[in-house]
Amino acid sequence: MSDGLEALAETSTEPLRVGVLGARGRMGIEVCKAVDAADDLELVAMIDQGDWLFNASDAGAEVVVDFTTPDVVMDNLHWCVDQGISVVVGTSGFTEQRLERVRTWLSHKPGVGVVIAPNFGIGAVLMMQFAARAARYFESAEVIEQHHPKKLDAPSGTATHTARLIAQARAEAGLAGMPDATKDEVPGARGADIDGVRVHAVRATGLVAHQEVLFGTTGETLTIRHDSYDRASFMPGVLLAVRSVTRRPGLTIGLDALLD
Ligand SMILES: NC(=O)C1=CN([C@@H]2O[C@H](COP(=O)(O)OP(=O)(O)OC[C@H]3O[C@@H](n4cnc5c(N)ncnc54)[C@H](OP(=O)(O)O)[C@@H]3O)[C@@H](O)[C@H]2O)C=CC1
Ligand SMILES: O=C(O)C1=N[C@H](C(=O)O)C[C@H](O)C1
Repeated sequence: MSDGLEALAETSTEPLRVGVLGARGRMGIEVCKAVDAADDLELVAMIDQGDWLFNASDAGAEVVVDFTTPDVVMDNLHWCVDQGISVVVGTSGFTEQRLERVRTWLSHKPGVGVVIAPNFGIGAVLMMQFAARAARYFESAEVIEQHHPKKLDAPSGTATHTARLIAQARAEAGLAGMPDATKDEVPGARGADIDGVRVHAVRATGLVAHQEVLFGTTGETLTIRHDSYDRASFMPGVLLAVRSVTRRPGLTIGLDALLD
């Protein structure tokens, strides 16, 4: 190999410089450990509540991973895009309006990539795909998510996303509303209504992140269930997104496109 090509090979094997926002949180701690353990990645900034975001740019972060809270994630994301830093977002709370704002920011920074995934667990991604596939065949569909009691938002981002996928598949198949004769309801008893799909949120000590999607039609039901027992389950998906995001300018929603 010529000297020039050797130099190029060395350049291309430089580790990707990664910053983590929410670094002292439950997910942030796991992400820092996973990035630190990966030979092709370098953990250059660990930022949490009260720290200066410029620590990430000063450290030369090429990718920032955000696992913070729904009320601060938009400001973080806007700052990163402005700085030209690609972002992998796991934080929940993304509505269609929020996604549209992110698309607008990105339209002014064509080289920047953002991956926002409601769930980085491979099993959870498959659960959502299977649910979307099953939805057209069943009269009824409800989502039951179960999480640890320290979770700030309900229903979960995964449950909301699943409900939207089910609603979209039902609409495409021309299905009518779901049968439900409830006339007399204690508020909340039938769960939240997300695009016409009922979503129930359970919080209990001992749980991590779990979800069931229950489908029903005449004489049969189908239950699709996923359980994350350990936050390590999210790390292969997070690392896949970190390694891919700089090569995917614009907004990518969900891990599906990266897995394919
Ligand atoms: N997509 C996925 O696969 C997954 C997504 N999640 C989502 O990720 C998010 C984080 O979850 P989890 O780790 O359990 O939550 P934690 O509350 O444990 O962690 C959030 C961390 O962010 C910190 N923080 C708050 N504000 C800022 C800020 N402005 N800048 C930097 N850090 C800040 C918090 O500090 P302090 O505590 O001092 O406020 C805390 O340390 C949630 O939205 C959750 O739903 C979780 C698991 C998987
Ligand atoms: O807060 C959590 O723990 C989780 N949050 C995400 C969500 O809201 O869907 C992903 C996973 O369910 C764990």
